[in-house]
Amino acid sequence: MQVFRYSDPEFNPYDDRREPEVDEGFWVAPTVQGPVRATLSLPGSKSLTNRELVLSALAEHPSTLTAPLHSRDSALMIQALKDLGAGIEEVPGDEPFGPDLTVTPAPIEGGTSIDCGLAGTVMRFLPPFAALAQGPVTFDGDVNARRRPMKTTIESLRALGVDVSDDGRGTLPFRLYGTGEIEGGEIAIDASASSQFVSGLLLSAPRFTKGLTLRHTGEKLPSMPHIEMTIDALASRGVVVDSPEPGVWVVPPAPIRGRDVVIEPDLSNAAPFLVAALVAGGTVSIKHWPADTTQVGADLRELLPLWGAVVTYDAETSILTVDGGDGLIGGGSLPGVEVDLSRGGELAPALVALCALASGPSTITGIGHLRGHETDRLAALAAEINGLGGSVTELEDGLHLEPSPLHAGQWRTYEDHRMAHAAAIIGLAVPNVELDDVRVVSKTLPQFVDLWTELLGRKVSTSAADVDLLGFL
Ligand SMILES: O=C(O)C1=C[C@@H](OP(=O)(O)O)[C@@H](O)[C@H](O)C1
Ligand SMILES: C=C(OP(=O)(O)O)C(=O)O
Repeated sequence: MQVFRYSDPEFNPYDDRREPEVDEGFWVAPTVQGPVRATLSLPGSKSLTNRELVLSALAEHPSTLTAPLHSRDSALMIQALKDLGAGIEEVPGDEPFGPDLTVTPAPIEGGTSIDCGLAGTVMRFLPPFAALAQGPVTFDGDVNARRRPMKTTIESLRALGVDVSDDGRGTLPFRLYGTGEIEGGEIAIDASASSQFVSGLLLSAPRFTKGLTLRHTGEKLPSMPHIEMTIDALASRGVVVDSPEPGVWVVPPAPIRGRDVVIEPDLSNAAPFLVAALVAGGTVSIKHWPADTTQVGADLRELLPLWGAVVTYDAETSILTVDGGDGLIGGGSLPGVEVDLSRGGELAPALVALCALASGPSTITGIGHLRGHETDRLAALAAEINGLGGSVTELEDGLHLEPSPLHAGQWRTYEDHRMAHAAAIIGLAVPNVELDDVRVVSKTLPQFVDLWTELLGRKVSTSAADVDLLGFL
């Protein structure tokens, strides 16, 4: 067991001269020889866990989170909320992936520094929260985090009357100076680079003296289901957000209720496992799949049939099953597809991996904003798939893939958990896909390698991905 930190200041994922790191994070993705038949449980949703943590810390009374995610992103959120004054304790629960959490709200304290790591939810959800404190709060994060767009957060705080000092680049780091209250009212923002700018403001807005009327002015707005998730989470705590027209949200000043909530499994992290059924053939089932959810991973039920999967849901047992038929390995082929993934950009890396194995051309659009994710995902996917012999072209708003036989090779993960998932999918069919650092999976799914091994029906072994998260807590 070793502690891994993403803080090497010399690390430059865009530097082609960098030698692959053959260290404990090195992982050769396993190939699959025949059909799989797996039924898996997955840890809690990152998006739900981090929203419920924030709302619990803003609430009037304590809350309990059952089956929350325990990963780097949730650990960063927990630490940040503690630094801002909240009480958060682990309590024993019945869940296989870690303890439950109790959150005891407290007056929000300034005079601290927040480490956002690489977590979009921390860097976009917490500045409006921290601005409710009295005193300065500094926000910073990983090297890759300093590339992620933050201009809209900074500008929206200023529009709310909060003093913010930054270097004008519209990125981390920056410092805000809270005065103990935010009056609120009406502001307009451009959230075309990330839905998280909207969610971050909506979450804290019930605590603004006059609430908030938020208008999105940009041409497009990605990840709408994540905004709906925010609105739904607020509604469950007694705050009714009105949307009188698309792109406008009205949040009243209102008490936020404490709540005991069971966190759903992460359906976006289900993507690589479900996609594997199409490559290997056979069936992959996920337990505890919610019948009704705001998670965009639910879109996989409509998306995977585009590649020929048969998806069934058993409402009695809450098990979702993807049947990949013979699969690519069993002699089948995968069609090329044309699909707009603007609703669910976080599903794109797994689905692009599938397209790289297809026998027809594919075009994935609506994902230009992925350039501002953990890494520039369009550049990273194109570079790594092409490095294996693929034919991927970057479009302004997505990727185009032509069929091309893939071969063994190195795959850089760029600190991006979903780049590791994509490599694992391709590696099912292409021998010797070598990841430089699979430990990046700890961002949202530290158990990825073990679950992948379970998927393939092999003995589960502790491995490079057995990351000691205590280092983050
Ligand atoms: O609010 C959230 O929990 C998220 C919103 C989305 O962000 P973008 O709108 O920036 O894509 C998504 O991609 C991210 O993984 C999680
Ligand atoms: C974009 C993602 O993460 P974040 O919450 O850091 O934006 C993601 O998980 O795909």
